[in-house]
Amino acid sequence: MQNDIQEVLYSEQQIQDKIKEMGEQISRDFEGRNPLVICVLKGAFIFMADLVKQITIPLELDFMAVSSYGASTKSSGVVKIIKDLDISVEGRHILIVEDIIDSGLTLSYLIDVLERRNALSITVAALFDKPARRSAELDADYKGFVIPDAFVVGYGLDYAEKYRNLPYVGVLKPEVYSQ
Ligand SMILES: O=P(O)(O)OC[C@H]1O[C@H](OP(=O)(O)OP(=O)(O)O)[C@H](O)[C@@H]1O
Ligand SMILES: Nc1nc2[nH]cnc2c(=O)[nH]1
Repeated sequence: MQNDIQEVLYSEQQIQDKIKEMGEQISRDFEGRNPLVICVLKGAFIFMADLVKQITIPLELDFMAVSSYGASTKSSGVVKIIKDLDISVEGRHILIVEDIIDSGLTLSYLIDVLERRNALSITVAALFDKPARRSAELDADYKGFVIPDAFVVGYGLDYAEKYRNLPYVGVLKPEVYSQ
C-alpha cells in the first residue's frame, strides 16, 4: 500500500496537530450548546473519531451515509441517503464533520436536508478543502487544510475503497490508476 503513494501531503503528526486546534476552537464555540455532531460516512470516519476526542464539551454524535446517484448525475447535486440519522435534528445545533469538500455538492445537499428538518444551526468542520473544483457556493466554518486540485487518499479517503486505513494523506502514483 505504501508503495502506491507518490507523495505524502500531510503526515500523521501534522493532521493530529491540526485536529487538536480545531477541537479546541469547537469546544470554545459550542460551550453550553450540546451539539449533535454528524459524521458523513464513509470518508469522515477517522477524522470524526479523532476530532471528538479533542472536543472537551458534552456532545452527541450520529452517522449518515450518502452517495451520488452516479458519476453522470454527481454534477447535478442529486445525492441519495444510504443511511439516515437515528437522532432528530429538530431544534439542535448541528456540526457536520466531512473529510473533504470538493465540488461542495454533497455538503450543500446535506445542509438543505438538515435545514428542512428544522435544525437550529448548521456548522461544518472539514479536514480538507479543495476550492479549485467548487460548484456549490459554500465554505467550511472549521477548516483543516486547503489542498491543491489533486486526488488524495488516506486517513479515511479512498480510491476504489482502498487506502482509507493509511494514517497520513497523500497522492497515488499515476500507474495505480491504470491497474
Ligand atoms: O464536495 P463533493 O464533490 O461532493 O465531494 C466530497 C465528498 O466526496 C467524498 O465522498 P464519496 O462520495 O467518495 O464517498 P465516501 O465518503 O464513502 O468515500 C467525501 O467523503 C465527501 O463526502
Ligand atoms: N478519496 C478522495 N475522495 C474525494 N472526493 C472528492 N475529492 C476527493 C479526493 O481528493 N479524494
